[in-house]
Amino acid sequence: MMEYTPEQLLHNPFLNKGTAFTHAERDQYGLNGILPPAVQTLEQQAKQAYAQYQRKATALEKRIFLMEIFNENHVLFYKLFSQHVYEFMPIVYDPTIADTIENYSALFTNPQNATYLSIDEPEHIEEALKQSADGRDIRLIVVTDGEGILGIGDWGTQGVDIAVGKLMVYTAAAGIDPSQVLPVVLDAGTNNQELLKDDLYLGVRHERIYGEQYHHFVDQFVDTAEKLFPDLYLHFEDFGRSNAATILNRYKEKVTVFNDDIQGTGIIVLAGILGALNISHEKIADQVYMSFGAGTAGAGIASRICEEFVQQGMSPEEAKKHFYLVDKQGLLFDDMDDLTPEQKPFARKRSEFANADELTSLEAAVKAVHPTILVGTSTVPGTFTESIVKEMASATARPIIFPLSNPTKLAEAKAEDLIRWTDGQALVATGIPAEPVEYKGVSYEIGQANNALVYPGLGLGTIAATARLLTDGMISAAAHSLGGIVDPAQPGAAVLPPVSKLSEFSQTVAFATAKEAVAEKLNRTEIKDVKKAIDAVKWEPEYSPLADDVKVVKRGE
Ligand SMILES: NC(=O)c1ccc[n+]([C@@H]2O[C@H](COP(=O)([O-])OP(=O)(O)OC[C@H]3O[C@@H](n4cnc5c(N)ncnc54)[C@H](O)[C@@H]3O)[C@@H](O)[C@H]2O)c1
Ligand SMILES: O=C(O)C[C@H](O)C(=O)O
Ligand SMILES: [Mn+2]
Repeated sequence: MMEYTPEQLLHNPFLNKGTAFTHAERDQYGLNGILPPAVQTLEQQAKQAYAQYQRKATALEKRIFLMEIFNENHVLFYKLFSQHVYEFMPIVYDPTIADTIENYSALFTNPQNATYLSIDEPEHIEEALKQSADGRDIRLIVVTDGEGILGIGDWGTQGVDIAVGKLMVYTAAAGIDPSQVLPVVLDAGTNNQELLKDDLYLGVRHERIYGEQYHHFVDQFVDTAEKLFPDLYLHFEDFGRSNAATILNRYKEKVTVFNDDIQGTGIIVLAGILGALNISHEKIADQVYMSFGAGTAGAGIASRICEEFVQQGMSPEEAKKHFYLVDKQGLLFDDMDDLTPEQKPFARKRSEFANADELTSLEAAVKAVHPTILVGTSTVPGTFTESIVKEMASATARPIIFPLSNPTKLAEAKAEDLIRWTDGQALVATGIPAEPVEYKGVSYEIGQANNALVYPGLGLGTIAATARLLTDGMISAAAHSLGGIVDPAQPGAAVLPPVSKLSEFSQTVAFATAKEAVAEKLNRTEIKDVKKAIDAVKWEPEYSPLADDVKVVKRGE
């Protein structure tokens, strides 16, 4: 039984309906006279809020306004979000979320039901998770340690906003029940000197801790979360390059974990490449892949694409020969002593090139290799230059070029330039939303290769299937499920389905994922009908009667 006063009820975003509390509810819960007299519908509330939203001058003001709604009333927030998915995605999520992360402490008004865990006080982990869950049945956690936020680096505790934002997209896109989620930040310190010097900084004020103490802290969090919430799907976001893959590998065979930057990005890029090949009528086996920036995302994507070559019949040794990674050092060679474990399988031999020692830039590497696919996850803006792109286009009819670094200010190229420089031949997807490019009478739709197009459906499918693990098979099924939505024969067709259809195809992704989980016998409960299992966990932003265990105690009673 949960007890509230009428006043507390109005400030509980999971229960509050504001002016939509009916007369009967106002009588029952003591709300008469502490709300304006008129009773509104959800539609009226949404219309009024949207009108106010439109009056906000900047993207940041719009986001702050929407967060105020979220803090007060989840149903209203998600009703609005679902009515305006395309318009709100760049406001609630990337790129505007980057501004709120950089200014989180200064802008702070409300913890938004997040859990803040400090490496200095691991003894509070259990209590903090219990208190923020507040008796709710948590099925999904998005956790970050803030070290590698998008491409903007280390933001310590302020990174919690990426966990909050990713969860909002889960609900808006796939219908994950917002009362079953928890955003968590693991604050292990920060190396961001600006934050350490900032009086307003709300995080732990010391350098970031690595190594044994850090991993012990992560272990304690995972163990406690798994104990408290046995049906948990645990999503890791924006960990640093030295920890992200290590953490995923540590847990992926034991519990249901997902790393969005490694696996989510791998799925969306594979889907984008399959979409591009559908347009160009080329085979994957003929592609030569180059990654610019071979960190968490870059190496994760390469590994997913390489798996696809293998799945389509190539031997792993042969498949690897199609891959070239370029990072700060230039083209990565196997004699380098600073390669990450994830880069090593793709490092090349110097003997393959007459001028190996000169391949220290992207330009030199592109000239030497002539990739057919170029994916940017480098965090370095403007690095896909006109001369590099033209060099690539000189050797392949339909170059596949995905500048994926986020947010907008970090993208390796603009879609519009890529289309112009290649005379409309490039098959482009970007990390952030891009307007269609008008060029020589054709409107080129630009796909958004952002993991947000897949992680909501993947999560919904995995949760609905009660899957014990998230496997490569499920990941591959999710990637393949995005095909067939775009008409590849349309001039200027996008390589990925449009964000405006996000809610629809999230169901497609969920179905493919859940079906594979059941086929692999990973479900913890019996599932006869996958579609029904998904529908059963789906949440819609509609008001319903408050649960029987919600008890409102009026003052003086
Ligand atoms: N579109 C998406 O869905 C998506 C998903 C994940 C990451 N990303 C973006 O990809 C970028 C990288 O993210 P990450 O998590 O992999 O970060 P990361 O820090 O793990 O990797 C970045 C890599 O780029 C390399 N790099 C830095 N400067 C370079 C330079 N001058 N030349 C070549 N390489 C250089 C780094 O050494 C590192 O290996 C970010 O901007 C992020 O927003 C996009
Ligand atoms: O957050 C995003 O927009 C995608 C991705 O996870 C990233 O880190 O850039
Ligand atoms: Mn990310």
